[in-house]
Amino acid sequence: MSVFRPGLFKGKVALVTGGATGIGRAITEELLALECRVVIASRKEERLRNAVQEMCPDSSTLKARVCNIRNETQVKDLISFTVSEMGKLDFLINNGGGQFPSGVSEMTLKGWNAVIDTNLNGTFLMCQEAHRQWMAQHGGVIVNIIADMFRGFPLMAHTGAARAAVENLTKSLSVEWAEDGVRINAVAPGSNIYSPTAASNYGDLKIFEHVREGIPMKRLGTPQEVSSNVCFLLSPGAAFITGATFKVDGGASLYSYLNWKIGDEHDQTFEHGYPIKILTHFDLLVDIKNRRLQDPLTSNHSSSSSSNHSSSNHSSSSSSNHSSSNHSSSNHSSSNHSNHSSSNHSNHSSSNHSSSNSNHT
Ligand SMILES: CCC/C=C/C(=O)SCCNC(=O)CCNC(=O)[C@H](O)C(C)(C)COP(=O)([O-])OP(=O)([O-])OC[C@H]1O[C@@H](n2cnc3c(N)ncnc32)[C@H](O)[C@@H]1OP(=O)([O-])[O-]
Ligand SMILES: NC(=O)C1=CN([C@@H]2O[C@H](COP(=O)(O)OP(=O)(O)OC[C@H]3O[C@@H](n4cnc5c(N)ncnc54)[C@H](OP(=O)(O)O)[C@@H]3O)[C@@H](O)[C@H]2O)C=CC1
Repeated sequence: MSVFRPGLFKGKVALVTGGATGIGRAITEELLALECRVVIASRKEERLRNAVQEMCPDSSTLKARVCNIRNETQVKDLISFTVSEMGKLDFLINNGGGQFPSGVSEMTLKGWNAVIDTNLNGTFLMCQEAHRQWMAQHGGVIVNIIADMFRGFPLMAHTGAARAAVENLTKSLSVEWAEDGVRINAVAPGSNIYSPTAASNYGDLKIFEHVREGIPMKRLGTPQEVSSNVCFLLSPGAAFITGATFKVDGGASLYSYLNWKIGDEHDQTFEHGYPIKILTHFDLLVDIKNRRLQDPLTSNHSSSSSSNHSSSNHSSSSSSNHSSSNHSSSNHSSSNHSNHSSSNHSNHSSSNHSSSNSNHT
């Protein structure tokens, strides 16, 4: 299904990384509906096989190739596979990527590198190889999927840095490769595009519900709404657009609530230089130790997951009508800065995080 005219991409060939799931899957489905031939690529062979089986059982217009975009050899193989199997490469959609939630203080260098390597280096390798093997001679269109990192990305600083770098890379390449007939743009989904695979990466299928509050449109976005934006950028309708970033986020990047919630008394809530009363926009506890997000609506704050990181004082919140407020000292203070927690910070009871200054004297 597509809002664009049938046959719009007839005769074209696209390569979609991460094309078996979520946003990449929606892009692949729309491209196929518009009569584009498509190659999908990612790390998990079974995912790819199932996706081909579901979208194009005879694999006449859809092929798959295992590729970890962090691996230069596999990227070279993927591009040459695409050109030899499909005869050309008109469109490259760098969609494959991701990250894990973590405060910077808890992040290992290996974890940081994994996310930078995936999202920045992987995109660099894919662009470079597509250009070397095909687009330098024949032109083409590239779309890089990034993220809503425009005001920083607390708890996802690694991906924020990587995606900001990809946005800048997109600008550089739009100029470097303009004379080759290559257009390249970025699409930034808000942190609010639900798919089961995206949610399962966080171990909580409801995680996207928690961000709804920060979206002016008060609903989640769909992978299809990202896809139609990508298809527009691939189309002749975008023939004069290059080096641009399109946000698909329901206005969330403009709405300050989505970022950190900080109590009005925040300038009084620092102890030893550390903020002690900050809530992330996920409204979730990050259980750094166990590497999973914990849903405050369904979990016991004073459970073992937080007890390793903080004093038990944080479990004594008393708010009743705003469950997330129970965690106003939550991930950032409880896990990141356990050494700085003290009894001064108990009884965080305000639902709007602006009252009870007296707790923080
Ligand atoms: C609602 C929000 C908005 C949604 C946005 C989206 O993007 S939705 C789409 C979301 N979809 C996706 O994000 C899908 C793709 N994402 C991924 O595959 C992973 O997130 C990846 C990019 C980290 C690669 O992971 P990989 O396993 O291939 O990498 P690797 O084995 O090479 O090294 C890993 C190292 O990284 C670290 N580390 C890893 N995980 C955690 C963690 N949970 N906790 C802490 N640390 C973690 C750790 O140091 C580990 O080394 P160790 O200690 O094990 O020796
Ligand atoms: N959903 C959202 O709200 C947002 C999503 N995004 C970004 O959009 C893109 C698509 O995410 P989404 O569809 O939501 O979530 P998914 O988790 O469903 O998609 C991620 C895809 O990337 C692939 N992938 C991950 N790492 C690699 C790798 N090293 N090499 C090749 N492929 C890889 C995965 O396949 P496999 O595991 O088989 O490798 C998977 O198909 C990602 O870059 C994501 O970070 C950005 C902002 C918000």
